[in-house]
Amino acid sequence: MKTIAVGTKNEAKVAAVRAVFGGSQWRIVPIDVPSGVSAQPLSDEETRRGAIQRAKRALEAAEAEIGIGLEGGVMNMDGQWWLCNWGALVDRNGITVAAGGARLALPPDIGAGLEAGRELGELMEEYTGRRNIRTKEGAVGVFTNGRIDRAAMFSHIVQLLVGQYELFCQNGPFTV
Ligand SMILES: O=P(O)(O)OP(=O)(O)OP(=O)(O)OC[C@H]1O[C@@H](n2cnc3c(O)ncnc32)[C@H](O)[C@@H]1O
Ligand SMILES: [Mg+2]
Repeated sequence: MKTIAVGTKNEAKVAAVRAVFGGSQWRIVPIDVPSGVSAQPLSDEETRRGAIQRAKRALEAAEAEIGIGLEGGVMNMDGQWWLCNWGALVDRNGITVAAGGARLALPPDIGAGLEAGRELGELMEEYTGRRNIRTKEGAVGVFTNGRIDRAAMFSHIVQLLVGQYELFCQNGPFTV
């Protein structure tokens, strides 16, 4: 059986991979690896880099055929803080695919907390008065009135990765 290593044990992220690969011939192995970026990425660039590094490290650590990294972050545009999310898929032949997901405006008090150097996960717990938002519906769930939870959002990214990867395998890759 071939293995997909997922560079996290966060249940919302692992569920996103299961939603795409569950029931297939792939064995899914969640494995905690460092993202190599700050605990709270503050730009698209840093968030994408974290996703790629998680994918590469998970591939190596689990000796898998495919590694997937999913990273949540925030980015600032025109003074407004946005939730941003990136994913990456790597294989043993050196193909790397990356894709970005949904963006969503964060309320000003969350933005102020980020500027004070705090992590979104912690700010979301304060905002909602509930624990572990990041492994459940996520900020995206809270700020879409429950319509799109974190697993659904990341599963969209995983589909973007897999679809591009299938084409790269057929036609040859371009580098991201
Ligand atoms: O165990 P890992 O995989 O690291 O899962 P994580 O929840 O920490 O997720 P990230 O490292 O990808 O996210 C970076 C930071 O942003 C927070 N974060 C990102 N997206 C979030 C969301 O949708 N809801 C709550 N917190 C989120 C997260 O808690 C971290 O503080
Ligand atoms: Mg984290």
